[in-house]
Amino acid sequence: MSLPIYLIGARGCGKTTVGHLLSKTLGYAFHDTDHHLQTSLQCTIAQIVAEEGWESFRMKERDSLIAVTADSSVVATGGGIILRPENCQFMRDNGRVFWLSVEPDELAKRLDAEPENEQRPTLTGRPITEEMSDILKVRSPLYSSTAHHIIDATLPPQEVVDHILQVLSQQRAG
Ligand SMILES: Nc1ncnc2c1ncn2[C@@H]1O[C@H](COP(=O)(O)OP(=O)(O)O)[C@@H](O)[C@H]1O
Ligand SMILES: O=C(O)C1=C[C@@H](OP(=O)(O)O)[C@@H](O)[C@H](O)C1
Ligand SMILES: [Mg+2]
Repeated sequence: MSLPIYLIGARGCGKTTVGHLLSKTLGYAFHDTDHHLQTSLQCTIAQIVAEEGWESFRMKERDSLIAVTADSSVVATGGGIILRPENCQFMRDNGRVFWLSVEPDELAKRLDAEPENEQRPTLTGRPITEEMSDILKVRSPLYSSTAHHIIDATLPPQEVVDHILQVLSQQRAG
């Protein structure tokens, strides 16, 4: 059995895309906290936020993080998972945490191309480039202090996966 692998980082950095690919390569299960939350509650994130607010979403997200955590699994988290210190501690204690780091302009480009509004209601009400820049100013230190490893996720998804695999094999060897 191997410890869970957690992927953290801003909206659009590729946690879901890369996590899925990585899990297939490793033969691990794949979980996504947003997907778990939406299927178990049978509603979208946009609906939860509109009806109950962000704080309620953050509580449900924590429940999903705990529910999906298992050995031999890759867990793609939501971009705001690090806003709760107990989530950061939980991920560091229970597995290996990788921050998929991408600059705000590239994030905005990806999110503009595929907004998935039902999963990603606006966080600030600002245009997407400014929103990602503002959000990263606050969150980058949290991603950094939570991650065991930082990965350049501007590369194509398969290359991001290869880098994560390299880190994991170095770790196993060392
Ligand atoms: N490494 C990458 N290079 C280019 N586009 C990417 C990359 N990873 C993901 N994408 C694209 O960016 C968008 C957001 O990806 P997603 O995996 O949903 O990110 P997250 O789960 O971190 O919000 C999708 O349209 C996806 O196809
Ligand atoms: O950055 C955030 O606060 C959020 C990111 C989203 O997930 P992705 O990072 O997978 O887009 C989703 O959890 C929710 O809309 C909140
Ligand atoms: Mg995602």
